[in-house]
Amino acid sequence: MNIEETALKDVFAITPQRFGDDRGFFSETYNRQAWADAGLDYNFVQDNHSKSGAAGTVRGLHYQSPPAAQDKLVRVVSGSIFDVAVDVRLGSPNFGKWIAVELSAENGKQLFVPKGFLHGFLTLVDATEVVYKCTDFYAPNCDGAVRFDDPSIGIDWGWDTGNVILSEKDANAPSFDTFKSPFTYEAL
Ligand SMILES: Cc1cn([C@H]2C[C@H](O)[C@@H](COP(=O)(O)OP(=O)(O)O[C@H]3O[C@@H](C)C(=O)[C@@H](O)[C@H]3O)O2)c(=O)[nH]c1=O
Repeated sequence: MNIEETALKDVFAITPQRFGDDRGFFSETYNRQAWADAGLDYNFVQDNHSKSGAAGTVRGLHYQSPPAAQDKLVRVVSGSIFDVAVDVRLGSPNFGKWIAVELSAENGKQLFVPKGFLHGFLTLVDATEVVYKCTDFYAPNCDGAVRFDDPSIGIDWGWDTGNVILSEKDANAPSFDTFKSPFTYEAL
């Protein structure tokens, strides 16, 4: 497994090894021991799977507040996404900054998005399926969203943001200026 740092501290891109043969490939997409050996010890308790029918679908920017905050390990099993994390830890030197990584079924890349970050993605092709592991359970009362195209975050989605498919919740998500972050930054 190859672990790459991103421009945002604590967000990692991970590429598990693939063993190719005449049939295709085999890959361990998550191995708790290998993660622990790399100094990453997380207790993932829920796996999610979403399918978006059309390219240009945005899901995000989402978070769950403490005590149900989630670390997430995101990957794509069909199609591709522009996957985004935004640091919203109060006191972080990167507060309000974002990074994006293209994850696809083909490249097998994964993005680790820890607690304290907003997470969202744009599907780049039709019928894209995203699966991700979370370290806490879904808690609707702790669920929150911030507008994906908020100018004060300024994510360059590489897409006409006036022409995306959104859930009603995401279409009505609050602006970043009105968002009161429930997360604080603890430098290691
Ligand atoms: C996230 C979630 C949703 N649901 C239900 C609630 C709702 O009826 C339906 C669809 O939920 P949503 O519209 O919130 O789904 P979606 O917009 O795909 O939400 C997801 O977006 C990505 C970017 C994330 O990072 C995830 O953590 C999650 O917030 O599924 C669960 O039962 N369990 C869950 O863990």
